[in-house]
Amino acid sequence: MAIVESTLTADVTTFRVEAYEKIDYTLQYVDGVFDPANTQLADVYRPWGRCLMVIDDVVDDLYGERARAYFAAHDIELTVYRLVVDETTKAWTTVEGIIDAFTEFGLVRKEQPLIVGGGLATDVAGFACASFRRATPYVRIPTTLIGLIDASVSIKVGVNHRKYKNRLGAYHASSTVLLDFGFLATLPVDQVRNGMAEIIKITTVGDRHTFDLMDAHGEALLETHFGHVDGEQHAASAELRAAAHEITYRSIQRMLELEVPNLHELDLDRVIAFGHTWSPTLELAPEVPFFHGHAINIDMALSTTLAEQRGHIDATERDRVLSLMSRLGLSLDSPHLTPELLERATAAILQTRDGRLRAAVPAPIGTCVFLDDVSTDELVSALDKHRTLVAELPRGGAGVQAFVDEGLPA
Ligand SMILES: NC(=O)c1ccc[n+]([C@@H]2O[C@H](COP(=O)([O-])OP(=O)(O)OC[C@H]3O[C@@H](n4cnc5c(N)ncnc54)[C@H](O)[C@@H]3O)[C@@H](O)[C@H]2O)c1
Ligand SMILES: O=C(CO)[C@@H](O)[C@H](O)[C@H](O)[C@H](O)COP(=O)(O)O
Ligand SMILES: [Zn+2]
Repeated sequence: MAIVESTLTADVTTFRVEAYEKIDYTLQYVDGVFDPANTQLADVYRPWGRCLMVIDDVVDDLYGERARAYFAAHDIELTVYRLVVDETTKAWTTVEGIIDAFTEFGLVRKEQPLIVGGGLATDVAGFACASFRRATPYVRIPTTLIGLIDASVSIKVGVNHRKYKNRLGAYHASSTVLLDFGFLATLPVDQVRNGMAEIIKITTVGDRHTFDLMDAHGEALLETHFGHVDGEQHAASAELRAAAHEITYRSIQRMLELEVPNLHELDLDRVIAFGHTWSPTLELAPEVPFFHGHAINIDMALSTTLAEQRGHIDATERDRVLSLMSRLGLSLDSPHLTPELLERATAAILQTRDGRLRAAVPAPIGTCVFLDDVSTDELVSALDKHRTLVAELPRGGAGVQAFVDEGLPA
């Protein structure tokens, strides 16, 4: 990455360097990324005549043949590294396995590995690219809803360290992200649900119109995998596909509007961190972790109850948010969410956020404020109130398939 601007000043006791590095990357929609007629992917690898693809193992079982046929059709030699990873193995040791594959392949300095998979694959392999020779360019093809609208939109990559969520990582943009929403056709419903939590995140505090679309179409989007398969109750109609596209397009656009001015997070007041205040501790607390979307949803639901108690949102809008979450089968509460965990999680996030809580809450839907002064007592009282509210909801606020082993293929 060429340095765009740099200055060096020196006097007898001091040298001062100021340099600005250009970050330049594109996210491009492709309808059928492994259709040989679409050359976006081949255009990247044709100059090298070869490609190292790091692909999630489940995705390889479903799409590996198409990927291999694509590269063969373009006369590009393909080497495949099957990545087996879930939240419990999102760790440096998994990164090392990928780095060994780079070495075995003989990856050349500017050669770009291709990463294909969900947020786990792109976070872990993206961190391998950030680390290998201090920075290796790469291409991402996200294949889950979380990946398509969040994990591969962000330039943040990384892994957990022991029970610390995303504690190791880097800001390392891929040169290209190819967005093919057709992958949702095979994504299991529990993973569609998982990704909808991140759309609820960005819309509840960042885009009221898209929240309204989610509220109107949520169940149909979930059942039809965002319009890619017919369900029993809902058809994958053109109208639903259009709503799905508007929702996902605007979610990506809003994420970028919020992240691009703050790519290295120098400003720690981050709208995108709604639902990520206490959830980093909650997500990994159970022996079998929560799916990411369920963990953040519990945090968002509690934060919405807290926002109403603070007067930032009225009870009607609070209940709109909680009802949508519940109708989609997302978790709004859990026995793991205890006053002790909240206290521990608050202490952890204060360190992450440079000493201030900066808890993003809706104020009202579509906008947000940051709370710094939430005491443990107030949080516990909000939890009591929240527990009373969600007890009236189906499943008492528990989610559907909320944990990592519940969603894995048998
Ligand atoms: N970097 C970021 O800014 C960012 C943002 C949000 C989330 N994340 C991270 O993303 C992770 C969660 O990502 P995820 O929800 O995509 O999980 P994931 O990558 O584990 O994918 C979920 C499951 O779906 C399978 N799968 C993937 N694509 C498929 C497809 N098209 N069809 C069928 N099955 C498919 C996978 O094999 C896996 O079993 C968390 O670790 C979270 O921290 C990162
Ligand atoms: O889950 C993630 C990142 O892993 C995103 O959905 C989320 O918007 C943000 O990156 C979170 O704010 C997490 O940021 P941080 O607390 O790990 O710095
Ligand atoms: Zn997240």
